[in-house]
Amino acid sequence: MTNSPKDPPTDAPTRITVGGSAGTAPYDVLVGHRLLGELPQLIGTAAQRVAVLHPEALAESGEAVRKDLAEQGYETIAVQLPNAEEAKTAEVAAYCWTALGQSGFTRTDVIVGLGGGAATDLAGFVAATWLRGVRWIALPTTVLGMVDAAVGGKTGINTAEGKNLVGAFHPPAGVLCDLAALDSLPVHDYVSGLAEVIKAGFISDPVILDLVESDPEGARGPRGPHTAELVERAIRVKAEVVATDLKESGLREILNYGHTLAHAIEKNERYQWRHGAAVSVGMVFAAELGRIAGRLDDATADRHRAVLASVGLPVTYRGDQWPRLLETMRIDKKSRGNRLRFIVLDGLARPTVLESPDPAMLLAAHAEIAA
Ligand SMILES: NC(=O)c1ccc[n+]([C@@H]2O[C@H](COP(=O)([O-])OP(=O)(O)OC[C@H]3O[C@@H](n4cnc5c(N)ncnc54)[C@H](O)[C@@H]3O)[C@@H](O)[C@H]2O)c1
Ligand SMILES: O=C(O)C(=O)C[C@@H](O)[C@H](O)[C@H](O)COP(=O)(O)O
Ligand SMILES: [Zn+2]
Repeated sequence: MTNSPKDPPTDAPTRITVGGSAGTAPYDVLVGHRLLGELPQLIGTAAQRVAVLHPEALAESGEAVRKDLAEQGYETIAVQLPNAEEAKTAEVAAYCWTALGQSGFTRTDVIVGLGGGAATDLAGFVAATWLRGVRWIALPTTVLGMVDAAVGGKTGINTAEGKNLVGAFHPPAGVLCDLAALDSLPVHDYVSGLAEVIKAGFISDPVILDLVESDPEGARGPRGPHTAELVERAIRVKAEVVATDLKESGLREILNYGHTLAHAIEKNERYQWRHGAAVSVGMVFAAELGRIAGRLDDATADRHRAVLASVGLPVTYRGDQWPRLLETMRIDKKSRGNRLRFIVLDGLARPTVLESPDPAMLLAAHAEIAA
């Protein structure tokens, strides 16, 4: 007989507490197997209704979670979202608001976001905006969702002008990372999530890089020798940063390593590239920028290309798009007026801000990633 996700876990899950900051409550990220039994406790007794938001690809799991909660006595609705980035639109958010309104969803009711980073970004955004903020819980089902998107309270949607341009800081009440969910993830999506894991390695925890480098092939799937450790280490990096600076007034910007260019690539590709793939190219660009600016040593800069390529992530992007990418980068959230700002490394695990780099430097860094 196979185990059900709500059976009690055989091994105790790893519990990583994200300290509250900016007046928000601390919450736990649990990493393990069969964690669904934790959900009612996180939802709490004040809630009468629960809405489970999930992407089309996880229709069965979404329905299973809804049914389980209905059996526990909650009034439940399941709201199906489009897959991937198509979920992160104002239209989809409005569709969810309609569903909540029609079910009489009140301030004590709870949203559950099940899925990858796109689904949890959207679910968190709906939770942040419905009645000006209701409780929500994240059930991430991708590597990227577990190690990054579901943790830290950045929620949001895209607009025609760019990525994540509308959103709110609204931390979840809890995050349940059931590693078994990763078994059904296509390898392309699994590997995309590794970009954020490797990002955590470069900005803060180089042991992550050692683990990936020790077995790049193993790192590409959920049965690798270091899967749980990689996920947990990356979550710890994120948890520590967001506990100090929830609203990105300083330190949190380091989590944006590689993202200035990445978001421009994603928009340029009409969101047909996965976020992690774009972040991979963006980190190589940022490493080259750091090297050209005289901040980063050659070995660490070269290590970016090597470790990212070793797991199958892209490290180049078409060279004819630079003017468009530069234009999009101007509305990056780290920009201040006309000043572009990039996260670069002063050395391994020593992230810093590079203010208004000379356009020639940007062009030279771009030449290093141009295919
Ligand atoms: N809020 C944050 O702090 C933060 C951090 C990093 C990334 N993000 C956002 O996360 C998004 C990317 O997330 P992602 O990489 O998880 O991709 P995704 O959410 O787009 O999911 C990729 C695809 O996998 C499907 N899927 C999800 N889980 C599955 C599973 N277990 N089995 C089979 N299919 C599954 C999805 O439906 C989708 O089609 C981007 O929008 C990015 O901006 C947010
Ligand atoms: O949590 C953060 O802060 C991050 O920057 C993590 C990033 O990996 C993530 O992609 C985030 O959504 C980017 O945020 P944005 O503010 O640049 O849109
Ligand atoms: Zn990211």
